Amino acid sequence: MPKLDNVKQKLEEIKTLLRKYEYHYHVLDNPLVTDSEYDRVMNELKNIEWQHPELITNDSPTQRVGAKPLDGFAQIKHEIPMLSLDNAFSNEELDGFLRRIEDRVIIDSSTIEFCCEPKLDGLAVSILYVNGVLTQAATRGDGSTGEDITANIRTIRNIPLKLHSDNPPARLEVRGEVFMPQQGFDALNEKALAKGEKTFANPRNAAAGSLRQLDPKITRQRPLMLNAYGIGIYESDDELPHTHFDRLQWLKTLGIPVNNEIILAKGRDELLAFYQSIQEKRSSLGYDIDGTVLKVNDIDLQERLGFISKAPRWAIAYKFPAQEEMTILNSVEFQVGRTGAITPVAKLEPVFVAGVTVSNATLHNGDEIERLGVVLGDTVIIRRAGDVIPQITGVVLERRPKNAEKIKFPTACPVCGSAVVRVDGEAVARCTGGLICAAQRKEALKHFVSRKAMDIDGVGEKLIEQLMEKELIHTPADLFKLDHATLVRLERMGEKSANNALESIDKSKNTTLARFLFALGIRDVGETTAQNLANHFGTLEAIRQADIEQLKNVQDVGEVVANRLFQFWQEPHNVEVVEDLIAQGVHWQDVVKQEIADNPLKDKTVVLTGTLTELTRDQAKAMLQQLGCKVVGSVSSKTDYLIAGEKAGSKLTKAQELGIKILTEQDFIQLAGL
Ligand SMILES: NC(=O)c1ccc[n+]([C@@H]2O[C@H](COP(=O)([O-])OP(=O)(O)OC[C@H]3O[C@@H](n4cnc5c(N)ncnc54)[C@H](O)[C@@H]3O)[C@@H](O)[C@H]2O)c1
Ligand SMILES: [Zn+2]
Repeated sequence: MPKLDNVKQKLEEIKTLLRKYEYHYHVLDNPLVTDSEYDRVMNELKNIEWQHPELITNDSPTQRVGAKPLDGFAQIKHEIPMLSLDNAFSNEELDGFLRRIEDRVIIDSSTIEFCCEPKLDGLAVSILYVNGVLTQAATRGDGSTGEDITANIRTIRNIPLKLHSDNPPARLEVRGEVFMPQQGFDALNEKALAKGEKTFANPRNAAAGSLRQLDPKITRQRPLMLNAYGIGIYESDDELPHTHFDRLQWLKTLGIPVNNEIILAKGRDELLAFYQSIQEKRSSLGYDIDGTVLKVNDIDLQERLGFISKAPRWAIAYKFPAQEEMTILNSVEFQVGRTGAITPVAKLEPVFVAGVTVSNATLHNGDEIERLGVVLGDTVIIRRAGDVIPQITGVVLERRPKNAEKIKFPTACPVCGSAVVRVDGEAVARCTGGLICAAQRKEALKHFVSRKAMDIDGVGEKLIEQLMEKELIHTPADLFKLDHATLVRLERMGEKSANNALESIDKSKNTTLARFLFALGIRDVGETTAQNLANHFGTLEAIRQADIEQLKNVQDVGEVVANRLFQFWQEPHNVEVVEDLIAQGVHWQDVVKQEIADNPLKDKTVVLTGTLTELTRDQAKAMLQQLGCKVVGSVSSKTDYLIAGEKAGSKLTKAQELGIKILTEQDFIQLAGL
């Protein structure tokens, strides 16, 4: 029978694949694929087994829960197995569940009361209280044996170490879900990002990874919480309440946290209404849920219904559509924002995620591409939670095609061809052609005419838009080439406003160096910085010729701004526009630099280090500049003086080695004649 052999082989392949997925998910807390993909493969297995029941084995993933515990933890055998839940993904599957109940106990399902609970997305734990004291805790493991996580569970703040009862049961096993609230998850990932560590793909992985730490000190730092949803072992003279709902309420009185969205409902419509309302609340709950759990409330009825292989017949997990799907990264497009920021956008094989088709997702910047380690052709995981825009949260490494190509960040702007520069310490790369780049043109022009820049009040935003649409201006210099005949032809442009515009354009030609610099719209060069630059250098030519060290010598100009200024002049397009502006008659009076009186520090190169006590760093720097010093950041043989404050370190050592004159703060104050 070759056909059956084929089926058998297929079955083995699927089982092996599922076991691998389960191991990575349950044991390593580092899933290889999305839940939706796992569920699809599981369904395939179920279908084959349904057609060939004779091939079902005890060790099939359809018959067993989770995976074997991780080595390194002591093991705990569950006296009562910890099971899984059957799934439903549609109303039809929910109907199937209700029908199976009716068939088994011959009761109209619309009369059966259900306890409706959110399905928390974390991991199942068992916590044993002996005479009211927390004595043991375990993970679910493979359902019959779990890992001993007692020390870790004790660090979770909402779990009582002692039950709130004068007469606690001799033994009580609380079962519930440990999860990580959204806020804590975000904070944890932010911290990891800042430290350059690996982030967690979602709160479930974070919760599982945090709880299953061999060192409880790490678990203690993680924002975990418990919500109880059931009882395992129970030994006491008192009887337990007879419904599931009342048992949860009783747990609450003992100080055990229980989810507060839980309600009772009867009949298909009410069950669906619960599903709907929880789904609507989903993104505002503050923690991740992946569906609802509907449980027959009456314990006697639960017992009559019993269990199938790995799940109770009296409960179902009615899950929400998946928020994570896998798809292929076909290419990356680089978009230029209105401030010149270059954003890589992933072009994806369209995929349906949580109700919408996603074919684009932002990759944010070069750092993010590196962090994800994604390359072209990769299978990536797309997550779309709530109204949040879809994110790429991971790469399915084992599906990486051979000879996959790396993502190349452009060195020239895809819109205008100007150089793309990423300043040290910044995540974002930018186009340096601010004045000519079509993507940035509108912002650049609006800024250029603004009051504190060239102050061209006759040219407003609407006019700029019209002029751009009609391709009458491309760069700020084109403004000065407009004539009366062109302007009056524009919509809503009367004789008077055309004259007005031309007049204010003309008037603006007579400006100041500071205004002109500010008008160029170089990122982070604000009014004050522009003024400082003008005062310091006096002429535009001097600013153009300055190197990064010289630029840093200007008050308020640090590494980043110095780099931006320097890069601005490296881009030929920018130089062209500036020259064009000057050719159109834009002019200013050079700033007359006041002659600095002779003093011992004039024209000297000085480095400041250590903590100053009488002056602030900025005050000292400003004073040195007034005295005609060049203040630089690092000590070299060209340094004339090192002003060393308290706790001076490596710069002081270096200066001593080089035999450079060292001044204390007091020496400096005296020399400066203050
Ligand atoms: N991505 C992967 O590679 C991969 C691999 C294995 C499993 N999985 C995921 O795990 C699922 C199977 O795991 P499972 O067997 O733990 O099933 P499950 O997570 O679908 O359902 C059972 C679990 O639900 C939890 N739960 C949450 N709220 C509950 C409540 N109110 N009442 C009762 N239980 C509640 C419990 O932890 C329980 O163990 C798959 O459907 C898939 O989503 C993914
Ligand atoms: Zn550009």
